Amino acid sequence: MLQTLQALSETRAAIGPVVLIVMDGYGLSKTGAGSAIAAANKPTLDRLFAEYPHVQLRAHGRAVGMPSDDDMGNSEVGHNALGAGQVYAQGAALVANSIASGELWQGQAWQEIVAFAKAGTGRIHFMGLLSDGNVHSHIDHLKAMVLRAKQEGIRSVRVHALIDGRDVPETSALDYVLPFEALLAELSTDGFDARIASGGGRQTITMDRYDANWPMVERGWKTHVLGQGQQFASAAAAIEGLRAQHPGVIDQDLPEFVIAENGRPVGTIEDGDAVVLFNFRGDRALEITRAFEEGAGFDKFERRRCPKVAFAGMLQYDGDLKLPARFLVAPPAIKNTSGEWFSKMGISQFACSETQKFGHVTYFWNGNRSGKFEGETYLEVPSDVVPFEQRPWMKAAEIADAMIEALQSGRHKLLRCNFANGDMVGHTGNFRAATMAVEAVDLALGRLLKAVDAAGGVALITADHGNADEMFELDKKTGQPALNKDGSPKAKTAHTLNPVPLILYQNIPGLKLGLKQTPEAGLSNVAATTAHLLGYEKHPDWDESLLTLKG
Ligand SMILES: O=C(O)[C@@H](CO)OP(=O)(O)O
Ligand SMILES: [Mn+2]
Ligand SMILES: [Mn+2]
Repeated sequence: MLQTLQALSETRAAIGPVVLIVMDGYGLSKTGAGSAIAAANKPTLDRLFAEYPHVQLRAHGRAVGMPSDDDMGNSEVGHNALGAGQVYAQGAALVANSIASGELWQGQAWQEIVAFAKAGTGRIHFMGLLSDGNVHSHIDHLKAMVLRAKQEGIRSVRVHALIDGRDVPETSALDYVLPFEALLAELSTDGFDARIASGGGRQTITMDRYDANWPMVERGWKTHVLGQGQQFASAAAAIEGLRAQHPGVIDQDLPEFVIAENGRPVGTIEDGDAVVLFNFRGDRALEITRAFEEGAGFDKFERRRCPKVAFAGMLQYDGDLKLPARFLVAPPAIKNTSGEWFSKMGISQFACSETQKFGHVTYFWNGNRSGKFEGETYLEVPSDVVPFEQRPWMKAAEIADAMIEALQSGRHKLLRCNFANGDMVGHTGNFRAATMAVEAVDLALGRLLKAVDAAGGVALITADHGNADEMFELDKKTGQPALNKDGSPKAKTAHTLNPVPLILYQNIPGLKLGLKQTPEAGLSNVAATTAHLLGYEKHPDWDESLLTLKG
């Protein structure tokens, strides 16, 4: 291990730029069953695994601050751990604890929401992703709030349900909607009245991110706030009806719907209502938050009507922009991130991805802050706005171009990028497209690594969590793909629980470096490993470096 400053300063002189490459959604499957990665033609990655030091990193569960080891990883917690070098209890755990201890109900934000609704119309709206995926939200948090609202004497609750199928099985909507509507009906006694009022697939309305597709948010606003859209008698009827109208469309892509009685929507959002956005993760919550919070200067779409409501987010989604102003649970106070630490060292840093993952290597990387540290340069390659199974190569080539140019400029000592393909195409459930996604990353990687060599640099190649490594649901007993009634394999759209690789690539003459596999090695060890490659001490708060010097 590099322990002495002398060794570190030697490293500093010997190694050129350090390049961190995140292959989003690239996990290590044990058996290769249902893996688009195993099926892909990927000569560069095969060579990396055959010839260069590599270890496995934990990327799910408690290793990334999730409540339990049954929780898969995701981009937020993964990039937080990569960027911060530390593991924090994340939104999912913080909210669950705050509800269990009752702290949430005692907090000012919850009390203001209740008081505002009581003084106004008596109604609270809860908006968010209706599943137990625990990536953006958890249905148990919603249930606890609806129950509490009734106990607090709130008269009416309306739920605006984004349909998941991306963090949970791809057509599981009714597993959540049916029991939830039954629960709301059961609770609707003693003058209390609770219903789902609107909804739609999470990839169709409301949950856009990184300004990729504001028309999605506009559709969400029209649905939830204005009550415009195809009408159904219940959310269950909407899902069944929409599936019949659009055969083969999976949950995340279902069109929007409005619940109505006698032609009138049951839950438009009006002056004097309170609104709680119950998603705890920020990337896909920020745009709809802005639509509620921003004044007349808001120019992303024509809102038509801006109800005077009290608005709260489950968490504060952006610590720099202070969005939203009111939030039910304090977000993890992520401090001493690598971006900040390397900035203090005077290291020039370059971060690049395409729109869909741009905030991952900037905002999540820096602990959910949208501001830059001194010496950071960001480059966003605009993503296509299409279903990604139609363009599985996405912007891998353009990201490689930008990284190569940045390397050749000689201006940056530390460069990082994210290739979105394995994840974004993995989420479509399309196996063939996912193999092409992996192949596109492999091709880009091959070009980029040549530029690393030319600059006398080192690359660390890793991932934030798995996805393309399991494109089918696996049978728990046999480990083989589970089958639909017609014998076809059951597509899986969610992330996986598999570990991810960390590969150390360098061809600097005379330099022998390795990585050590420790039982606990996880994403949070990458920041210190990077510091040592750069020839600096890690921040004392960070988890250990995995770098070894070979004799
Ligand atoms: O698309 C997303 O929002 C999540 C899955 O819910 O994926 P990732 O964590 O990779 O961004
Ligand atoms: Mn990811
Ligand atoms: Mn994902």
